[in-house]
Amino acid sequence: MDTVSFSLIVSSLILFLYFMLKRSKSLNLPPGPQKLPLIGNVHQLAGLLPHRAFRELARKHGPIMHVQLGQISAVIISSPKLAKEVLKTHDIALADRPTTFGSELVLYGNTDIALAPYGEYWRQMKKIASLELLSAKKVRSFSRIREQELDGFLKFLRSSSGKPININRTITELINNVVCIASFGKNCKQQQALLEFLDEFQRVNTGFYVADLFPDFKFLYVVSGLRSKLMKLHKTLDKIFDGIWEEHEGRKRDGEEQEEDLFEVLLRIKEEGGLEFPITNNNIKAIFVDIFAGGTDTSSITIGWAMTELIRHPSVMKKVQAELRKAFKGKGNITESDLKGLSYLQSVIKETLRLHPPIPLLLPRVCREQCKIAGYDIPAKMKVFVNGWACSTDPDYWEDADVFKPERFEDTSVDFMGTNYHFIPFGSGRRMCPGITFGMVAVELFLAQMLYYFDWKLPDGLSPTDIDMTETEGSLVSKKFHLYLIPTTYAPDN
Ligand code: HEM
Repeated sequence: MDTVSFSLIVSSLILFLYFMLKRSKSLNLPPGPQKLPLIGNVHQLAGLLPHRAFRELARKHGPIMHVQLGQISAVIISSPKLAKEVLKTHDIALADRPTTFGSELVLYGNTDIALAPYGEYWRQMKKIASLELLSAKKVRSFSRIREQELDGFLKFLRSSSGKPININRTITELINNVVCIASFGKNCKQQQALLEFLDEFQRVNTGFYVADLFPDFKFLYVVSGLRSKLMKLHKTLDKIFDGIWEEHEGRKRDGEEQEEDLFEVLLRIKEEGGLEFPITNNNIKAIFVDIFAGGTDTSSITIGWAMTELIRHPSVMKKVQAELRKAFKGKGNITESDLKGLSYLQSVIKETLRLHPPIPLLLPRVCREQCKIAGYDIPAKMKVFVNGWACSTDPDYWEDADVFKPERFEDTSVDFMGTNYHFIPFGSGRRMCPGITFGMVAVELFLAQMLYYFDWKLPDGLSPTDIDMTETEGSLVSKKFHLYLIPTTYAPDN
């Protein structure tokens, strides 16, 4: 870097800080940890995952904190009471999403649902998602796909009896097969490429990269190599969808009849027209990034953590298997309609989501118009993170908050539908997750069958206390080191 560009950068930073300071003096911003020049609080995140670092800081500085992450001014909410203020009282004022250079480029100008700015386009697409793509009826129509894929999975487990299998990888593949067939029909040749694309996109689009924290300094995208990575990803996604369109045309030409998949639903809606915002092919691609990302990883992460906690807590494993083996006794084939009334399984899933929500900081929001939270000013454009994980492990609301104890959900009406702010794994308010039914059916069905048909143990020489619980980095948090377990086929005595 030459001397002229260096001086330019330093003087722009000084000017930027001067205006930030002047502006913040006239506002009553929430308190927060002391900020260092230029980087603000970035150093306090070093070495810890953001949801953990924010919970630590909140314990010292309170449930509403102002932090400066480079150029990004953000408020962190860490208590159920204030989460309610953000997600209910000020839901509309705080209903925008932040965008990054990456999401702008790869999601075709943020025309998906999760990152689209609050407004009429987002409203139209969320309605299509809720009524057409992810409705209870549509989710039910995919039950054959789930059951067929599960059949293959159970055969694989039987053939692996006595041998260690990688739980996280096999579950991700199973769920991804279901999402892929529901989205694009059988034998989609682009599945692997799409998975690799998502993996890489989630790695580079966390919003916590240095270039994302200093968005005005566009050269950082270039010098860090992020720009070229994102351009490459954008091209890859286009190529994948060229393939998907070709396959779709091929199936139409061959006159193949099958259940209307999600891609066909969107093409039908596009062709029917009459929408305030006509859907383009690029909008369709952006929406499938949401469906693929939302549909695969969140559910497989939940099953992965549930199996991890069950193997660490043998008495819970025994109790949930006893419930399933009693309920399914004498039933030849277990289907989705047999899952009703399995209250302890439900408690195990809820407790897993409480301790290991796949998206612990929910998706961040951006303030659209100045409002007050807990008496503090939240100016327009301020980024707001609700630490859902801090809320669901808040010792004021949960006894032994960090301990896995599914019994706490027995005989309570606490659920994850967005009105109990101490348990919000799917978020709450207008921007709440529209994929709850789609995600939860798969989690319940697959977990129930894995636990009914098989007993599970750790590979020789390992004990439950040896399990490494380290989490991955990124907005989706899964188990960093995959769990290996040995299945043994359970023979019901009828
Ligand atoms: C265990 C399963 C899942 C979990 C824990 C989960 C969690 C979440 C969370 C925390 C949010 C942010 C909510 C907020 O900001 O208040 C979200 C949003 C979203 N989820 Fe999910 N999700 C799951 C499954 C799915 C599935 C299966 C799909 C689609 C196939 C999906 C699609 C979306 C979309 C499109 C949004 C953005 C909504 C908006 O901004 O209006 N999710 N999800």
